[in-house]
Amino acid sequence: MRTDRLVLGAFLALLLLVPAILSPYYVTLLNYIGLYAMVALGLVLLTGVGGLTSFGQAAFVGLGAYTTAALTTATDLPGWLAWAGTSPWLTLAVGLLLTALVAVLIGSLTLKLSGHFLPLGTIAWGISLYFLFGTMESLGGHTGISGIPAIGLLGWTLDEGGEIYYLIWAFLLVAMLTTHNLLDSREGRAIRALKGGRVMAEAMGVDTSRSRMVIFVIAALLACASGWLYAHMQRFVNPTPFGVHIGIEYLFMAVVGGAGYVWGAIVGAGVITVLKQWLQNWLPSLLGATGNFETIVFGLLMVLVLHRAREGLWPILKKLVPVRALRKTIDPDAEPLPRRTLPKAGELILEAKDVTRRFGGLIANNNMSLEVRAGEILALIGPNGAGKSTMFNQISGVDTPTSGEVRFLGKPVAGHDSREIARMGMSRTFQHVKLLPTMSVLENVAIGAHLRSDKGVLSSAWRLDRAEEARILKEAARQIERVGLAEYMYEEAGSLALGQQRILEIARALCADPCLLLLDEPAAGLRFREKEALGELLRKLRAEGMATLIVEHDMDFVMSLVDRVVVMEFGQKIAEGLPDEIQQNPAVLEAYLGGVE
Ligand SMILES: Nc1ncnc2c1ncn2[C@@H]1O[C@H](COP(=O)(O)OP(=O)(O)OP(=O)(O)O)[C@@H](O)[C@H]1O
Repeated sequence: MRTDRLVLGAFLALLLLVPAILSPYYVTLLNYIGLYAMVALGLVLLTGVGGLTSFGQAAFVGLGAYTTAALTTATDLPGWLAWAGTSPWLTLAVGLLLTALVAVLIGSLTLKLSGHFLPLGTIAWGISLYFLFGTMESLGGHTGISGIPAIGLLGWTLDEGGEIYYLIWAFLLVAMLTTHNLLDSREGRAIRALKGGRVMAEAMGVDTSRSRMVIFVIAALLACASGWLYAHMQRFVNPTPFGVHIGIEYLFMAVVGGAGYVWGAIVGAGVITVLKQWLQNWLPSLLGATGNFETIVFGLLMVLVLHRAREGLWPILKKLVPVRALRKTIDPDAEPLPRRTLPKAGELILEAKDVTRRFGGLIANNNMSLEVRAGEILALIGPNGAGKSTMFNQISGVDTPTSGEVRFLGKPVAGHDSREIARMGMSRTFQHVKLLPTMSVLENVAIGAHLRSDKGVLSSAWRLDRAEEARILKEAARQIERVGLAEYMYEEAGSLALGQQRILEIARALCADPCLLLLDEPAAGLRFREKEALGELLRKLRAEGMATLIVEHDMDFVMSLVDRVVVMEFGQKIAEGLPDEIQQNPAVLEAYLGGVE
């Protein structure tokens, strides 16, 4: 048996035995750790992986707790709602539904915010919900609600710490398993691209706003489930545990444990809960005075951890546990992904007509026109600052021309976002490479196939996407082999040399099965042999009917490869023609060499 399975088995066996071997005090402590870890797990997804900082999770815990408290203790529920108060399991369903609705509402208002505005937004709604719990008379005001019944399960009443313990940890383990599965999927790659890779992900067809909303709702649902369990464990709720200061503590747990790791949630919740408890017990006797000293020491310890272990404690602990990272396997029998039929050679694919782009007084593109046909490689060249990248942005829908029009496959590009354009069959690389550096080469390339597959969050969480995932990985591996990076398939993308990272971007673009490739300086940083191999690949793609538009500074590479060349200077087209003609063109020589004798 593999060591990691043994370690996991030992951990689960230990969890199972806890109520039998530990005193009720420690069981209660573990109950709290389980409840907190569930909220911290949501923050791992939201903050650690997705890069969205929230201080407001405690409010969602409160929503779960108050929903069940109010419904299960009410004596005068209206007829249409009376069914909900009959069992805590029904109130869980109501709480989750309500939380999802509130999260979608709050998310649509706050997730558009960026930078420090988003955390501030979460504080704002965190405070609002907290005061709502305390202000509503029907929720017991600041006194709260007591007399909440225990949860019944298969004939048992879970009214003791040692009993609800199993339910709490079962919830947590299922949440960890499904979160782990989700992150290891098509949806998960989209989520992992949110932090630092949004432009790239959108260009690959990922709806990043939807992905942000997905993790926001999941994190809220996990917090709600934790609140539901809390209410039935305590059998009493009041607003105190749902304030913003507890929201900050949840964030600490995720960060201290390791905000980018599923196991970080347990580690963070465990360390902070135990530490607080110890400090509370020991400090008064150590200092000979009572007071909230633990909060001060706790704050200092946090600063220390943030200085010394930015990634949190889990990566450090992981080194001590004999667990090796699992390598993804490529299933050679997986069915190939469907492919689009490429237009016939010579067919007009891309047409830019009189494109002008002004930035204030600066005209970066001035009446630029060009055409690319199927089975053709067109180079767009020009000195630095000529306006090539700006033109690329107009073509790929990243930017909109001030005047003029770009048509792709006969349809105007303006008004469509990068995602729709990607879906139409345009795929690009970036002048400044945009990769997810800690993800493997294989997974980076697999993002390219996002639009060629459709399994969603639930299928991913419950592993119903494995057949499709195998097809995606097989396609990604095929493209990696095609561009000559097979030996680096399982390396972290960030560890590759810059030239190889550019080639990786081409594999990712090809994984989208495009009919038009836009390559921004693909040969920059490549060695001679690598350039030769790239040239060969592009020639092969051309023979298959691919249309390619390439911006490149390496003239030897360009002139020996492309069919036609468009030359720009100061935002305008100064020449267009066959490579041989362009090399003799006096205007081009003037632009590049500053004049001919
Ligand atoms: N968003 C922007 N706002 C203002 N000016 C811009 C913007 N983007 C580009 N420019 C300006 O437009 C001009 C053309 O820039 P662009 O990056 O398109 O040139 P380029 O030919 O791609 O150059 P290089 O080969 O160095 O990448 C430059 O003067 C640049 O400063």
